[in-house]
Amino acid sequence: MYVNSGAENVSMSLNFMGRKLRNHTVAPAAKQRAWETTDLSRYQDDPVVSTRVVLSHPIVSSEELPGSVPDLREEVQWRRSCNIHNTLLDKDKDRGAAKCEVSWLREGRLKWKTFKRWIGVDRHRGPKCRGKAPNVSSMSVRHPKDEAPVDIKMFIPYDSAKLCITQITDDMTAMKSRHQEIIQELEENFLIASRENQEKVAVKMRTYYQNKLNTLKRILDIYQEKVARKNTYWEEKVRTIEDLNEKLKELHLARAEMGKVQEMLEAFQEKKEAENTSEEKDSSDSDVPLDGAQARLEILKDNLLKREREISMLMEGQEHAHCVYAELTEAKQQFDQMAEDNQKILEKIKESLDQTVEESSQKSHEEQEDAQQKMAEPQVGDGSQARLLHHEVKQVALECIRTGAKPTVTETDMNEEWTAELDERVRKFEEDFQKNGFLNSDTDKSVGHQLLLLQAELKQIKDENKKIIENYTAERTLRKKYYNMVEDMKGIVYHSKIRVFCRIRPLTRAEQAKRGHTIIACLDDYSVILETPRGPREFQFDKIFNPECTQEEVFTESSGQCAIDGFNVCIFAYGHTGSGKTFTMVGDRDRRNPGIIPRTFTKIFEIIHDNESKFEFKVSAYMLELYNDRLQDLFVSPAEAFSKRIEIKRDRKGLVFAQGAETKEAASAGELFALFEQGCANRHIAATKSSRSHLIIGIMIESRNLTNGSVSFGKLSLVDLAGSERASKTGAKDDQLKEANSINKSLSALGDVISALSMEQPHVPYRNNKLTQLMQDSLGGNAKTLMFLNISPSDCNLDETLTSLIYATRVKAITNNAQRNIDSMEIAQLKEVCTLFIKITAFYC
Ligand SMILES: Nc1ncnc2c1ncn2[C@@H]1O[C@H](COP(=O)(O)OP(=O)(O)OP(=O)(O)O)[C@@H](O)[C@H]1O
Repeated sequence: MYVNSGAENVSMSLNFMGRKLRNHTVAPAAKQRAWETTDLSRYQDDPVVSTRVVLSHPIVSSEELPGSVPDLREEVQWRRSCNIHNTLLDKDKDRGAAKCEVSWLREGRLKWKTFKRWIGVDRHRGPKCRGKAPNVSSMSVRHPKDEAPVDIKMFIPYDSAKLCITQITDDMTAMKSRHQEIIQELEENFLIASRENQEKVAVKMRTYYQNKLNTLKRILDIYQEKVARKNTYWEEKVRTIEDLNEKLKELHLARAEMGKVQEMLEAFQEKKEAENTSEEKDSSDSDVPLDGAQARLEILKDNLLKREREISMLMEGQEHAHCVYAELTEAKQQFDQMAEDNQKILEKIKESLDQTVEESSQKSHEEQEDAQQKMAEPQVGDGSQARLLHHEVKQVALECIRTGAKPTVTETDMNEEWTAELDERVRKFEEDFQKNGFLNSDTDKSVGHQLLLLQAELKQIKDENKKIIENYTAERTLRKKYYNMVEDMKGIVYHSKIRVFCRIRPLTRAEQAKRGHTIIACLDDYSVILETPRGPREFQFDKIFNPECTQEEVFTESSGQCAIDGFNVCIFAYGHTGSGKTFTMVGDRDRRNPGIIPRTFTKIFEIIHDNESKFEFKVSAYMLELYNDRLQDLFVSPAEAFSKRIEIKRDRKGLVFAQGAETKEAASAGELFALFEQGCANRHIAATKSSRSHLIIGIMIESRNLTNGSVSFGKLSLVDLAGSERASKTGAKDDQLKEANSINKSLSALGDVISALSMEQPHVPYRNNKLTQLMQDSLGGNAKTLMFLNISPSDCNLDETLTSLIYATRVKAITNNAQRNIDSMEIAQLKEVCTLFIKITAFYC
């Protein structure tokens, strides 16, 4: 008999176990194979094993697993003696099985020694004993101390053997169930392990691909960014080229115009020269270097002069047209008067005629007929009929003049005598008209013809006037455009005038409620006309923004690029209280229409972003307010600012800086805007939300060229001036009056500086006020300056508007000396070393 132990069961065949794991049940064929693959040679001596095949009774039970124990009870009954051979169990490998091996001994309360004594193992040990006791069972055991397995023959009495076999069977059943449990456990563990493995692999794969995806995304983003940048760059290029094209076209046009003028000049010259001798002509021709640049410049100058002359002629023509127009109005008034007088006379004549008719109606019918006949013939009779006819015609003529209708001349009027008389009257009328500009009482009889002439002349004059005005406006616009272009070009390298942009705000609700009406109108993009009690006054600026202009349009016109290019730029808003300075510079209160300041922040960082590959930038800012003649740092709390002393200084290049003021760096437009908001919160603002202090923001931009190492510094000053106001008008008292006085004082100091500069006086009183000291580098200094003149369109602010317009006209005349602030690489490095040295010294001292 062969008892398959649990250990062997485990090591028996992995194939077998795998199949079992997959199928959960073992097929009878497989079971059979398992039995057959067992090494039977080891058990040659075992009579049970050797005879197993010849047994008529089936010894393989219906149990499914290998290691299952066949029911031997029958066999025991049938074959009284049997030799039991137990496969040795490795205790280390399967302690459970070893326990099973001896458990039945313990359960039977038999000690090992007792058991051995009882079965007489010692006495029957050795090869001699083998097969000599057919009435005992043999059992292989392992001594606990033995290293190698030892086969021990145990002779068990039949009765005990039966008991033993039953016990072994039970143990084996328990073992089998234990095996099944282990297999199940193994199966489960295997499944869990494989699932965990799968999950781990899946997670690993997912992470790997996620990483790959992220990398690809990043690369894609970089590419997209590069493409966007390239696109913007090309768009910018295209725009620049388009602009250049436009300018080129304009220049072509200008050249064509110049050419025409030149032709005219040449024709004129030729005409003149024809009068001179041919020798003189030859010599003069040889003198003029027509091909040279100087000559072209001369021609250009001549042409410009010619244009100027033409314009002044046009202006004269316009003035003449105005005069004629005014005289015509006067003549019309006289016509009206005449028509009225004539009507009165007509009525009188009609009345007297009616009276005569009534009187004569009492006479006989014949007499009546005679009288009527007399009335129908003007050349006969008492003349009242003729007078009536004359006044009637005159009335018709006057009416025609008044309404502009064509007079209808009856056939009776058109006899020879009448025509001759008419011609005579026309001649006289023309004479009178040329002499006096209007008709006199003697000429009023030839009304039909006179009227026609007058109307034609009026129409002609009106057309001419319109044409002159149109030409004049077009010419002026063109001139201003060219002037601006020249100024733009000039501004890059040397002296440039301060640009003045005038912005007219819409009527406010308060002004509408006061029924204020608009007294200012834009003639074109460069001129405004103001209605004053002394008549209209025209002002010209570099650009006029009408009330409909948006913040975007206003910002587009102002320049922000220059500070990055290394120029100093100053943009300041000037105007009376409530004229729209803060709206232009900062925007409205709920930030829906941001003004120049926030837009400039965005623009600066856009430009920086576009040039990052070529330059390295550093942006820092300070923010000050000038309140009651005191400079206060807005980047610190009001309490701290009060104890701080800020002094205005100038560096070697004349650049103004505020010593003692906090300068903060910003890495993005958002950061800069946050700093600005923080500063605004610390400002002095009146209860009416009107700014009662001057706001000065300085943005310093340092750019280092990565290719050649040169460093350029630009400063952008953004100034929102406080509004001037008349204390008498606002009724300010106490603190408000003090504020107003301080504001007016500083603005008047600014006015003094402006007039000194515009009149090119040797001394400019910058030091009279802190405001002028702060703006010293922007007015007449090393800066490109842009002034926004804000005005109200309402008649309620006529005086303030007029004053502001005159003030701004003076500013327009100031010339600045804008220069680029560039340091070479060596100077920049030297400066860096100096700064480092100062820092180190400060650290060790
Ligand atoms: N162009 C404009 N379009 C619409 N509203 C405007 C415009 N300009 C100014 N306003 C409005 O007019 C009012 C006065 O403008 P703002 O406060 O800017 O004037 P200010 O000159 O700065 O006055 P102050 O000197 O008293 O501070 C505000 O309500 C503003 O919203």
